Amino acid sequence: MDTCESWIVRRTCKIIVLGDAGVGKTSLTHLYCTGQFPEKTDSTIGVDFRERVVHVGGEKIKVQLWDTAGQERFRKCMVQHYYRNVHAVVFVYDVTNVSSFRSLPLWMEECQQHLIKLDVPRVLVANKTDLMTKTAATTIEQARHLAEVHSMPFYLYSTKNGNREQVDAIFNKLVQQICRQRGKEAEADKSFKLTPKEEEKKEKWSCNC
Ligand SMILES: Nc1nc2c(ncn2[C@@H]2O[C@H](COP(=O)(O)OP(=O)(O)OP(=O)(O)O)[C@@H](O)[C@H]2O)c(=O)[nH]1
Repeated sequence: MDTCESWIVRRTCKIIVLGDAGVGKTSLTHLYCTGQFPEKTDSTIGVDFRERVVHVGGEKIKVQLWDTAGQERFRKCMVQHYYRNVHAVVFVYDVTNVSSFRSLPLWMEECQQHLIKLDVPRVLVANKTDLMTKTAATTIEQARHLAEVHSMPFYLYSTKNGNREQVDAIFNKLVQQICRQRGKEAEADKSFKLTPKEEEKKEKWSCNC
């Protein structure tokens, strides 16, 4: 029996997936959560949620993927909700669609506008590498550079032909990074907490006016 089954899910990681319409966000998140490449996908309206529970460092973590709509008209109503309490961001573009590459700075800007801090882990996925062309190869080099400039891991991927281990590696590394970061934050938080004696002193010295 897998004893892990009895472990309690203690944390949830919220990861938002951003990119232009049709780049493969739904297919990618579906593959990660179900192990299957979906035969048919419809344009996402607003947002779709997918979840998967993974084990990281002896803990059960619920990975919650927010598959957002790429089309502007399907985003308007939901956009504020995407950006609340985000733990990580996955940017996706389609190697056969140059304009989806050119949109990446706009997606990054949108994150900034919604106050996603720069230390929130992010990755860039160049999807549909099964449809490689010469132009695609050029954008890939530019995308690699963009990822480097923004200190993001960069992945070349084909959701259609890729296997589950590869997609697991992308998301699970991100989850590990989130856990490490949150662990450090919790430690830092502890070190800022005053001891009961210090609290007492502080009360004595604080001004009541
Ligand atoms: N050849 C190929 N097709 C892919 C790949 N990934 C996704 N697709 C196809 O691309 C089309 C769009 O995929 P979606 O996953 O719906 O794209 P999306 O980014 O979620 O689109 P929106 O919901 O409109 O924002 C579908 O027909 C997928 O089957 C891939 O790696 N290779």
